[in-house]
Amino acid sequence: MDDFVSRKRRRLSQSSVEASATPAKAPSTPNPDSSGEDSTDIKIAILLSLFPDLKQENLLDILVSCDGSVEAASSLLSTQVTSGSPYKKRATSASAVGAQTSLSSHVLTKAKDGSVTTLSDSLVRRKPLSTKKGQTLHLYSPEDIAAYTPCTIIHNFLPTEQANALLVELLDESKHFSQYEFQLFNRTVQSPHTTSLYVSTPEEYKQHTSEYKYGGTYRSNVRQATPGLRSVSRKVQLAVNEAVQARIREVYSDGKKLKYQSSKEWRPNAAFVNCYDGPAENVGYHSDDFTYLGPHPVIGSLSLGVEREFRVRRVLPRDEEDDTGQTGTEDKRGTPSKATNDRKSSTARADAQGQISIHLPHNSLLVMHAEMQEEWKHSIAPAQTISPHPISGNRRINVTYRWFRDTFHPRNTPRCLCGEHAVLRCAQRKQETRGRYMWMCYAGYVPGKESCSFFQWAEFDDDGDPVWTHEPREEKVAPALTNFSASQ
Ligand SMILES: O=C(O)CCC(=O)C(=O)O
Ligand SMILES: [Fe+2]
Repeated sequence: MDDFVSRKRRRLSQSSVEASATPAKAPSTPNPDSSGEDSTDIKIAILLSLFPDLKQENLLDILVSCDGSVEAASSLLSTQVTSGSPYKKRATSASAVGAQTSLSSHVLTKAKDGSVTTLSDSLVRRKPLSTKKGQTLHLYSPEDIAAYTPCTIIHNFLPTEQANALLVELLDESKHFSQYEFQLFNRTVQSPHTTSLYVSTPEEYKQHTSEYKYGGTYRSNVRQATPGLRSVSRKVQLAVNEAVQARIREVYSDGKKLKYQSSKEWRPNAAFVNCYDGPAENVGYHSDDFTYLGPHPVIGSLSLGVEREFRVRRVLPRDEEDDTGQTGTEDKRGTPSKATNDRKSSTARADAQGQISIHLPHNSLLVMHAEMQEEWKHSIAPAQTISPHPISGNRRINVTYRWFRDTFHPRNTPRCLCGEHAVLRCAQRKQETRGRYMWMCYAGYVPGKESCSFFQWAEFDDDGDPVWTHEPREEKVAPALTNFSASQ
């Protein structure tokens, strides 16, 4: 810790940060920028005096998003604290905590009730750790990743032989992957990486190619899970459930699961397998679609082959704009929703807000926890340089194990006025509706298609299972989906 405190802080320019995609040696601590340190310290101290129960890094995130305005951050936080944000407990990660050396202990702050208090050093014990304009904060250790992002990382997850064998199997499979096509300003463009969906049974293959729809069309690239994908899924299932329970105990408010997070065991029954061939292949900032996973989905993401950077940034409220920046939008292939076309690009937003980079080496399992898709966006950044992997060369394979929930089967979900499957979204940008879920016309997210304007607030029970307001359709009852392991 002393070393951390006395170490000369690095100032990172945008270019030096971006160029360090594959650092020769991972630092043992995060490397935040330190510019504007004193004024930020004082502002954070003021916010801490107003919101003593909140974690310092969350206060910093909010402060940065409010362009350094304590007043704006304070009013934003007042709403968040009363609306039950999961981040009420302070993180306890020792490795991420640094003593604060520069905070003035003579700063006078005005509390909410108008009383004037002297701040003591004890108010600010942690070294500020936040993402800042134009910068990327690199995290390496599992402790830092758990403390500052909604993720858990497990390095060396599988026995080496099993990880290598799965990599070989999936490299062979990747011959069948295809680029995802999407519409961009009336042009059809292709995603900068390839992918395929893997499912458990022939019956589910049928359903995923003729019942589940994405952007108004059926997915054509669906394949049966390979033996390797199935056997690894059991280990992923165990590890993810363990990580979820630990997260609930150690991080969530009162040690309770989030409202609408399922209390059932997480049982993966489908997996997207992605291949990034070379440093330029990437996936843009997005959050994963809730439509068939339901609210607060948990995802187990296994990385194999070349190490790449997984970047994350928070979705912040944007009061000045209308509330169309929902999460749950699969704009991952770079597809802008109509709303984002004429606004700042994802990259520009990440630049303005700063971002966190999690390095994903071969054989690492990243658990994206229940708050991830609603509150954060993620991406795989293009790399300037990569270190070739002995088995895969320049390629990285990623498997995202997912649990498609029976209750969100397309036979159950609402239809738009245009007859198509409505999509489930979570409102994020406006204070009044932040965190509310809605069913909407899918076409609002497909450039060039006319939305039928279908809109319905989504109702769920505490477990996040839908409470339908529409009459059951005269279709066959939705079948129970099969877990990967159970279908062997
Ligand atoms: O490649 C990765 O690690 C992330 C992939 C991803 O975000 C996705 O499949 O939705
Ligand atoms: Fe994703």
